[in-house]
Amino acid sequence: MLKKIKTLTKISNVEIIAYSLLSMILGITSFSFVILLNSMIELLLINGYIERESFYLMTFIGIIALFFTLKRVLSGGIINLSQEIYWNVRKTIINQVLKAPLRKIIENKDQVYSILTRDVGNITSGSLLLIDFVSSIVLVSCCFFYMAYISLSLFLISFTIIFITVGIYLIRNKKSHEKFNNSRNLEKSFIRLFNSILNGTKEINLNPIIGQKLSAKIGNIINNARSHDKGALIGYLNTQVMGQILFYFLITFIVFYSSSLLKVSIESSISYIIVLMYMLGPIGMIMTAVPVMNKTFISLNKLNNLMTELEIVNKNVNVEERVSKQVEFNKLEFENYCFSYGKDQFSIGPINLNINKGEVVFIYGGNGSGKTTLFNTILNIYHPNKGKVKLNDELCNLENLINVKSLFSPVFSDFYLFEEMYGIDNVDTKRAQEYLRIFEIDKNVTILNNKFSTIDLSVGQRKRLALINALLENKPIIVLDEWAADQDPIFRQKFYKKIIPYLLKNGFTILAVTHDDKYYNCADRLYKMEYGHLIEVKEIVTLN
Ligand SMILES: Nc1ncnc2c1ncn2[C@@H]1O[C@H](COP(=O)(O)OP(=O)(O)OP(=O)(O)O)[C@@H](O)[C@H]1O
Repeated sequence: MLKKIKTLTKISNVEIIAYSLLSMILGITSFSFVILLNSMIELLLINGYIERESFYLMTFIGIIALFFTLKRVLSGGIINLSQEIYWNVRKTIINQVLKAPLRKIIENKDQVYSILTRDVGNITSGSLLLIDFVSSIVLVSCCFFYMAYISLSLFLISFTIIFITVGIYLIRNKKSHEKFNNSRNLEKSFIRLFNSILNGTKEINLNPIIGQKLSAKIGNIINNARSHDKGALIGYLNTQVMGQILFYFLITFIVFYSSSLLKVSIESSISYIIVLMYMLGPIGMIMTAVPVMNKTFISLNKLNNLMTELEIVNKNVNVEERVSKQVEFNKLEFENYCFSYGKDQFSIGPINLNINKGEVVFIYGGNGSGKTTLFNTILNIYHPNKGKVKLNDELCNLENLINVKSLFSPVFSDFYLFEEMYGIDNVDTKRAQEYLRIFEIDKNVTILNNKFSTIDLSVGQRKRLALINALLENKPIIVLDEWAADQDPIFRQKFYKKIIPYLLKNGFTILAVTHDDKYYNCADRLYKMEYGHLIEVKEIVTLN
């Protein structure tokens, strides 16, 4: 896990060692302060004045200067580091998501969102505490040795009390860790419900009962998460308070009984109490840092799991590879192509499909027969389990499947229209204008600097823009999933009778899922999808 964090933050071993060493030196510097203070108090108690006053004064100033210089340098470094973590982790996750196969993204959508929002924040908070945490531990450890040096008997009593407190704290820590973990595990369901609310605003607006039910469900999750978090934090608080009470008992005991019962000198008792009081701050710091660190570790674990999963699926894929090259296309043949969503789940195939340059191929079939699955498989968005594909009579292996992918420009039935045409380097404005005119939206939209002037349009109009975007990508095969379903009858007729022939004339090949049986005769070949099998319809009968 640490290795992964190192790669994400780009922090080197030298930097880690330097930060750790400087934090330790900071702890030791802080410890020297208490030693110096004690020596001066001892001198005052014994002699009534401080010998070599200027030496002590200079050392005092030196220690303070060193302490604050170190603290400033380290804190500056840790702010840099935490910002590196915050932004690099986000950037890396987004890059991995951009490369990841569609199914993996769908599976991990809520998890990715939780990590980008909650976990990255937790990790950053944890990293900000790191210096104080390490230096406090060093300081407390040094103080222990010093306390043993001042009085072994007092140290043994203190050590027993501290040992018991730490023991209770560790047991509590385990329980609190579990509670934090439970709360974190609820985050995914919270995000999922929250997304339902965002995506279903219209339905909720119309039917408030949906909103009430969602609110109740989200309320349950919130109550559960809150109770876990509260339980964890109260647990820490109780042990902290108990620890502090024991601490003050210890000081009271030393004040009242150290000289009578343990025969410890007054100077030693005072020195001992000063060290104990001095330790209170760092101990408090450690106790406050532990819950934050605990959350940080849970978040790091979630991050690590997600990154490992994405890295495994993204192996051998990089974004550069996906950038389409202009590939010559004359003929594409899918032979015995098969895909399954998993064991005992829906599957398609074996699929045999040929697409020739300049052809129009239509596919129809009942709901759930596998048309979209077929498209996702031949577009290689889903990786086929079996089968071969030949491009221009040449068998494609795994490496040049990317060439096959680059032949297609799709408009999915659940398409997403980007405001900017990210997939196109330089839009041919003349052609774009021509398309806008043909698709009858030149009055509503203009294209300037690779950007649509607006996408706030009707569903049918946005679909027209999505198709224009696909055409401007200049890929040879246009893939349409029920594209005309949202078009009015007049424009639908224009699409089949005029636009398709126009596109063919301009060198495009069309592969489309359509239920417009009235226009099946516009296709060169017609296929029917049935229970995952693709069957060619030899005689195209249309209802004109
Ligand atoms: N992610 C998935 N995991 C498992 N099964 C799935 C998944 N997506 C779809 N399916 C199943 O695959 C089958 C085919 O779905 P697909 O979307 O390909 O059908 P379709 O022919 O496009 O349907 P429609 O005409 O309704 O859009 C369905 O039975 C569906 O339950």
